[in-house]
Amino acid sequence: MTGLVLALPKGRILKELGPVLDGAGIRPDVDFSDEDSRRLRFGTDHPDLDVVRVRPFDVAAFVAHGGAQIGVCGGDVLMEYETDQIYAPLDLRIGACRVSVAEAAETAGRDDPSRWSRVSVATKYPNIARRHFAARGIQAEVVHLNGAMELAPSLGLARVIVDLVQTGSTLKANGLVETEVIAPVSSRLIVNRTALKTRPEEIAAWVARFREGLSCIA
Ligand SMILES: Nc1ncnc2c1ncn2[C@@H]1O[C@H](COP(=O)(O)OP(=O)(O)OP(=O)(O)O)[C@@H](O)[C@H]1O
Ligand SMILES: O=P(O)(O)OC[C@H]1O[C@H](OP(=O)(O)OP(=O)(O)O)[C@H](O)[C@@H]1O
Repeated sequence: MTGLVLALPKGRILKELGPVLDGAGIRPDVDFSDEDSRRLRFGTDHPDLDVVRVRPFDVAAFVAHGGAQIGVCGGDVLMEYETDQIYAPLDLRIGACRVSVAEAAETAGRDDPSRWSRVSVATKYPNIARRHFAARGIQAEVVHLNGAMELAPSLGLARVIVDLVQTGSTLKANGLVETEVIAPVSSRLIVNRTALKTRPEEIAAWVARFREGLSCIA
């Protein structure tokens, strides 16, 4: 049988992942946290485990489609991706933030959101935004952006934004206030459901290694 592939998100989460990977006893054959390197696939000190480094949203796609059997991704990505092909057995307690609704300080509180029937929303999370407002009987008209959502209210693209908030400094620097927390976010170890059925021992062993590694860090 071929080895397993572990999909890791480049960027912010990868920077926090070092101690978690150390704890799980995974050492890459070269420094894959060096984002200047053009390589995307790396070997590890385990001949049966390779690592691929992809964009955060694409970790969910690689694991859901079985290209990678295990991965690490933010809870925000899982909420947005909406698939039953991914099982998320372990909270890695890194990448902590929240997904929230925010709007311009001048418009916040001007009217009662419970009376809205529709609202324009700028976000890179259209599914989360639609679900959140639909649960309140509000139709979300989504403007899908990939970044800089904070500009949308002042430039007339949308009344509110749905985005990640950690310290709140990005909102503040752009004249916005957080009006509702949709969900807390942290990074998860994720597993392809089919691989879990077809290769249960290998997958369970890796989940256990990550779990034990985490308990050493805590
Ligand atoms: N401010 C934050 N604090 C903590 N974790 C965050 C924060 N922003 C993003 N994250 C986590 O990191 C992930 C995104 O990482 P990063 O910001 O490196 O990627 P990105 O720039 O959004 O992705 P892409 O390059 O695909 O546009 C999110 O899915 C979330 O889980
Ligand atoms: O509350 P704060 O601590 O200010 O963090 C929130 C910011 O962090 C994330 O952006 P990121 O830095 O990942 O930039 P990007 O979305 O443009 O990639 C998010 O989209 C917010 O803009």
